[in-house]
Amino acid sequence: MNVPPRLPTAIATVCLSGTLPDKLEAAAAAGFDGVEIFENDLLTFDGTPGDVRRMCEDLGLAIAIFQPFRDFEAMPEPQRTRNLDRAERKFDTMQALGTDLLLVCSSVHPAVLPEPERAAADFREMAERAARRGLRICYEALAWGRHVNRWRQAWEIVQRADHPALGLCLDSFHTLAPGDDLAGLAATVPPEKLFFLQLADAPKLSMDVLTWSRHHRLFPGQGELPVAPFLADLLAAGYTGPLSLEIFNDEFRAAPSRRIARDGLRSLTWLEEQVGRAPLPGLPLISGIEFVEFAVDHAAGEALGRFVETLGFRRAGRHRSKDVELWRNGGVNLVLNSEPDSAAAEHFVLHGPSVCAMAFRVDDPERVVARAEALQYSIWRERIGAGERRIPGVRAPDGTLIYLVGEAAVRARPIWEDDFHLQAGKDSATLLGVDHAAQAVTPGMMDSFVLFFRALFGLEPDMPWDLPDPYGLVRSRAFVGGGGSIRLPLNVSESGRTGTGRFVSAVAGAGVHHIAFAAADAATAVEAAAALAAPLLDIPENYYEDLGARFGLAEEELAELARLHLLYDRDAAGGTFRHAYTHAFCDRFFLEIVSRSGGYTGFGAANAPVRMAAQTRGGSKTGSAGLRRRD
Ligand SMILES: O=C(O)c1ccc(O)c(O)c1
Ligand SMILES: [Mg+2]
Repeated sequence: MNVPPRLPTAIATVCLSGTLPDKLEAAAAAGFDGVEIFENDLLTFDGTPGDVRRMCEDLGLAIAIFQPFRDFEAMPEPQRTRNLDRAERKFDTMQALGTDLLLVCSSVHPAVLPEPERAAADFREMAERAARRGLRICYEALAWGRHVNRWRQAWEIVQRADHPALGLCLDSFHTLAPGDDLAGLAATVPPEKLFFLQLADAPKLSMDVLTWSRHHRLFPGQGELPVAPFLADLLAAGYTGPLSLEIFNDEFRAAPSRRIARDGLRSLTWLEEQVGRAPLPGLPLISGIEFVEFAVDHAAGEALGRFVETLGFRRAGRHRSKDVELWRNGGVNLVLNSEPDSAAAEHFVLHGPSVCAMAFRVDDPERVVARAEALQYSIWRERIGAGERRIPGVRAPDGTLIYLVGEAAVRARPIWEDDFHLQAGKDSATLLGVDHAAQAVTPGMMDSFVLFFRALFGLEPDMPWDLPDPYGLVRSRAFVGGGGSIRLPLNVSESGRTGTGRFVSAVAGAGVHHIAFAAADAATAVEAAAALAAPLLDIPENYYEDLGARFGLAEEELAELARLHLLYDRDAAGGTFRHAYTHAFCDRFFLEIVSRSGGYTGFGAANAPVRMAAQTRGGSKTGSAGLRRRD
């Protein structure tokens, strides 16, 4: 297959936090070929345009464009003449910067005339002056431009002006956010008129388009706009300029510039793959979570062992060369790692007893590693003893380790047999596997995770949910893949007082805050756990009253749910979900037993406020073991 050459990449300085030198440094460190210099970043920089030019040269960055030049076209005199003078001044700046391209965005001025022929005449004059200095101009229709707000209108003016130094700038946000597309572009606009391309994604929001654009843009792949088909249309029309990211986003402005810049380049790599320009190693086929690993020391390991014993787990093995135990119930494997001098030990020092890794079962771990490397995610390879299997891992954006184990290899010979002395015995066999692993995410990190799970693993984010905790809002988004074999809800809270917020501050960072185990029948599994004195979370009577009213459940069923501390949900298609929670272990993470039936795909979000309030009441106590008596 003949893959056309990769196009140069660029990022607008407005995407990144910091001063202009910080932004340039971050763009270069991520590996961008160039930048868009945003005028505001130049105005606030304490140095000359020549200094900026030299900085960029030293960093190996091209200045792809200078922008924006506002409210230029179709003004009555004397503003028309003044605007042409203003343009000459900016041409001086461009020449000092060493860039030849200026972006002019469509006017929002109250006095702009609704006359395309006037706009075209002005652009012709401006382009003529630019051409005298070897400069070029591109015209961008802002979605909120007063008279010009669609690319076809901008094209009409560019065509009418008919000057070789004048072309179009297309911005995916301004086209896609108002619901427009590039249909007809290839047939109407010759490739040499496609001067510049800006790429931005965004969530679908119902608000005015200006606010949407100025605060909520995202990198391609982080939002919901069809950016890949947009790029495909431009490439089909013959565009050969840079792929440039232009993201106005409040969280990006506040985040570390290197992380954001790197996400930006990852998003472009992913986008190029979508349009067949970057042949990355293919997406993995995921078939579930093979194990969850906890960082513990000896004392915490013993306590955690006792805790999971109440959910029917038993110690099923000890590692051949390391201080690591395998605990198992049915299809769930928990690894308790207290090996000094390991990734787990490092995690334990920073976070205390907590989940330090998860292992995804995939078709080909080494292909995932190669894909991760192509996307600049970091790889982890643990040292191993003789004869033990090496399990590669990749670091999630918060540093959490995701191990990759081969599905076929696991089926041929469970990894546990190579690395562990397995101990004979019977567990309760009440659990089928990991239904979901929920993570608390530091504010500002959600979009990095969206890109990580989507670009590397092909997991699709679900609709965002708002969950009211007694002390603030928790925003939740679930990533689902592998035909439902893997489900990863991510929770974020601006408030430090919510359960999620406290978790993030208590464990000095983010991570897995609960793990839900799938059972064929939650009631049976919970009954067995209760018999082992599992610390189940108490659910108030009011909840069951309301449940009866909402779903019309029979009294006996309600009584049974209440007795077992089970929560219940039903979707529109009649699918049902039953689930019960434990109290938190050391105020850090908690466990859940769930069963789904009738194709239910959610997480019982409607019950989350009840759970969060119960946990707030419960605090850190281990809870009343056993079942509730209903008097
Ligand atoms: O929000 C703006 O004003 C603005 C400026 C320049 C652009 O390229 C753009 O897409 C938006
Ligand atoms: Mg733009």
